[in-house]
Amino acid sequence: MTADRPTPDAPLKIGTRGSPLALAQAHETRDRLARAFDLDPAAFEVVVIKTTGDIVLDRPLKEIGGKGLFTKEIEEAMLSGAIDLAVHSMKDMPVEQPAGLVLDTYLPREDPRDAFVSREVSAIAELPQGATVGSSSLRRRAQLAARRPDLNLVEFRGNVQTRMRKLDDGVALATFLAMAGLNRLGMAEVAKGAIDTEEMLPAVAQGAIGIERRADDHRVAAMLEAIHDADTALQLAAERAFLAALDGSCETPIAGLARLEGGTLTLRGEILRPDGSDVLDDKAEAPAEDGAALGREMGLRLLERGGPGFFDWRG
Ligand SMILES: NCc1[nH]cc(CCC(=O)O)c1CC(=O)O
Repeated sequence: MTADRPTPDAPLKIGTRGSPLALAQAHETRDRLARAFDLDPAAFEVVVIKTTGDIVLDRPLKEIGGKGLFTKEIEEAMLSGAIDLAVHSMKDMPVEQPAGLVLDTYLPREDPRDAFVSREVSAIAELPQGATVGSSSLRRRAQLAARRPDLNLVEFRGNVQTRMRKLDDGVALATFLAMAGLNRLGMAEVAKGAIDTEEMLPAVAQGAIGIERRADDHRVAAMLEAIHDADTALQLAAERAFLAALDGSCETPIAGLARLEGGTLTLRGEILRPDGSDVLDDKAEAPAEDGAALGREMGLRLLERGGPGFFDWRG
């Protein structure tokens, strides 16, 4: 490591999307690396890369379709050597990476819960009959439709400011965001509160940041070891195996959250029909090192229980 430490003249290039949250996540990664190796932050260069998901803003993501909407261009930049590592919200990451790339470094996970965001109302239970709420997330829409079929759901995308403006314009009475994103942006005050995971189970990997690298880049691999969070990795092994068994992505109505306590992983999983007319859930535990089997078996169990037809919505 000491032989080829990055320097301001030969910086390590950190690729990221340009959204405020993506930039905050890239800066967190840079600061953790700089601290771990006692390096000048100028020994890192944050390189902003536009992805399809950033360019197409007028349609719900599920309509644009395809996996890796926020990752393809970044992964190409890494394979070509234009950047050395890439910082991602693990919630948005496909369960498999392109050949030549590895994604196995995680920063300590932020709050995995969803946030209830409204100017006027304090919680889901306080929403009046028939209230309009905004969300473009298939999972959140299905969960809301299941618990509150009276609500009127409208599409809602954009960064936090855009969404708050829509609330002020009366487009909806409330919306939902990840607590993790709000915390990392220092904007938690727009949330009325975090939603209990018994009420709304979060997306797989919500709140976790992953760092991707070239498989043959041993210098970067050695550096990333210093900032890796092993507990987050154990949780994500279970959650992502669950998602993989269902062949899902962040744009399918699937929820899953693992908790780690005293060497035991407890995984909760949920699959829904998009209209909320059917919800299947499961909970199971296993030793911490068996997360992948725990997740995979739960996914297969739910597939079996759902039967053919349950996944008609799957593309
Ligand atoms: N799909 C968009 C996305 N991807 C990651 C986050 C938030 C940060 C995180 O969950 O790690 C968000 C926005 C949101 O759901 O509020």
